[in-house]
Amino acid sequence: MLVTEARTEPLQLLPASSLAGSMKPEPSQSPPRLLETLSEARRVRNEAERQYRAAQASRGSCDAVFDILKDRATDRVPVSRLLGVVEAAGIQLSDPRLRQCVASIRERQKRAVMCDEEARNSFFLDRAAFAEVARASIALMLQVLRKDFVLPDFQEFTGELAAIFERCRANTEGRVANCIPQLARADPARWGAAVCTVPFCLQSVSKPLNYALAMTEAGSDRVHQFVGYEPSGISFNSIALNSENKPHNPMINSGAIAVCSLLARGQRLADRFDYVLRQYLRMSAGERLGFSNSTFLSERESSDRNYAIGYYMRENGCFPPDTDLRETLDFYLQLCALEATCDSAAVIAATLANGGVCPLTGDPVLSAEAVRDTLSLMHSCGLYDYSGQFAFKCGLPAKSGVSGAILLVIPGLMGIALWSPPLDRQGNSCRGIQFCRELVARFSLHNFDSTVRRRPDRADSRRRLTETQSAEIVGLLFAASNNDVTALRGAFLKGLCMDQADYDGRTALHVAAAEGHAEAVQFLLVTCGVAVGPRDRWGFTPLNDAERFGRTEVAELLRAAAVAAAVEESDEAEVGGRRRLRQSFRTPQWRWSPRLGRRPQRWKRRF
Ligand SMILES: NC(=O)CC[C@H](N)C(=O)O
Repeated sequence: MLVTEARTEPLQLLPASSLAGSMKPEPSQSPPRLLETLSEARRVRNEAERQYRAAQASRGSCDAVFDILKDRATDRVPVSRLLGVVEAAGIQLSDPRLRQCVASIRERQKRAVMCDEEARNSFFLDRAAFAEVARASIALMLQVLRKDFVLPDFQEFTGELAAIFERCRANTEGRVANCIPQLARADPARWGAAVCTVPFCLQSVSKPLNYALAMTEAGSDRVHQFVGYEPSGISFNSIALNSENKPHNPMINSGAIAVCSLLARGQRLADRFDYVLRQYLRMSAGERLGFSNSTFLSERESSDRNYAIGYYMRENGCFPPDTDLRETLDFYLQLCALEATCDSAAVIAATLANGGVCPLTGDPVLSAEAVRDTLSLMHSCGLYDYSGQFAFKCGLPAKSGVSGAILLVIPGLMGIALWSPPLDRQGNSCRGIQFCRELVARFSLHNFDSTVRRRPDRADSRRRLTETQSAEIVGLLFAASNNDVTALRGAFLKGLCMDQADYDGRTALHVAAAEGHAEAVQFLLVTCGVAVGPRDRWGFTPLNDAERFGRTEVAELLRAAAVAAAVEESDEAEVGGRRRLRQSFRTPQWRWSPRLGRRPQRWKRRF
């Protein structure tokens, strides 16, 4: 049997003489070849078993989700309920992680026109249909049901935002920018937040993105050879350089023009533009981005100031040799004329919040260092002459543009895009600034809000240490009781403490042991390194549970692990407490890590 399986591997069938010339020809059944054959066969069998188990685990999860969502009377899941639950958690149906699931529902609904039986199953899914539809997105659905997101109560949060949004609508201060004719025509009543299909120009919001791209591409040393780090203290379009004859920072025009001279250098202008647009699209997970040619042309005609800045910079040796100034200025103005919607800009902001990895696609667009540096400069220089006050009052990195756009980044948590054309005296969107200020007044999001001593009047939208933790433990125990190693692995990779216990002192290991799930027990012990003998409130250890319920295989594993732990403990005595120190450090460190990671959420609500 084993040899038969191995024969499916073509390599094993090669005659020995066809191997490398230096090797002595060997009879085909010589011991080493046979061993190789057997171990290969074992590998193939283990892989098949692993796939089978993974399929079983996902089937188990599909069943569990089906049972939670089903209509008791009909024993079917209404499609509207399935999609409603997902949307209520802040996940849009266009989310790439739902693509297969939504496509399969749409496909059924299309086919339903032709066949009665399918018609019933297109709006109500029986168990088999549900498994087929949901399988590819089952991990996300479990997360939705467990409310396992940074914002466990997404609707409550967006409800608060909607209230702030409405209050800001009443703000009629400020004037529309008149420095670019196309922008001077903007309707002052426009006011969008996050989800908005009306496109607007990025203008200076492109500056931090270009800077982050240049830093990723060319590195900090090269970029900062041509631009400084300090707030300028003067207007964003001043003709001025710092004491080293460099633009003060990349968030003002001179610095942004210098950055543009470095971006995709050496290529033709058309290719450079395409390259940057492609990178922006990666940051926005392919959400809508455009280019307003009329804005570009109208700004170019009235851009004397930017030309003056450019010539002044060239006079002072601010560009790398052989820089084509006119082309650089065109490039800069073209990138200012890129258009986004609140929706796409919010995803871009979330990519910055997530260390440069687009949270919807997992695409690592920007280097983590580049994003850190970009956020630092947005924090100190992102809002023109209001930057210092904004850093003081809101304590968050943001960047505004004369189109009335604001990109707000809450590191490790979320990205927010705001847009409203009327600007205040400093050139920032009046409603946008009010929104940011109200947001930090309502939630503890200021960079220096104390995470230890919370203000009673501020909600902690992250709720990491309390509510989220209880959702975490429920998720862990649920996964352990289903032998869902995929979910356990996900939790482990996210950095959850796998030893945590519920109110009754039950850990994932207790539950997996009581249910006799050897695979989950093995994963928890070997991969996660959880403690072997925690006691629950009745004093039972996982081994006690395995024995009580006659789970012999699991009991065996636990006994072996206890022996290994005892040996390790005696080794530990030799290094005198060092390991204990590391362990006690481990838990808080995990709990405190920022956790946007692979768990993105997007605003769904249309304001
Ligand atoms: N602050 C801004 O948004 C300015 C961008 C504008 N394109 C300019 O160069 O003046």
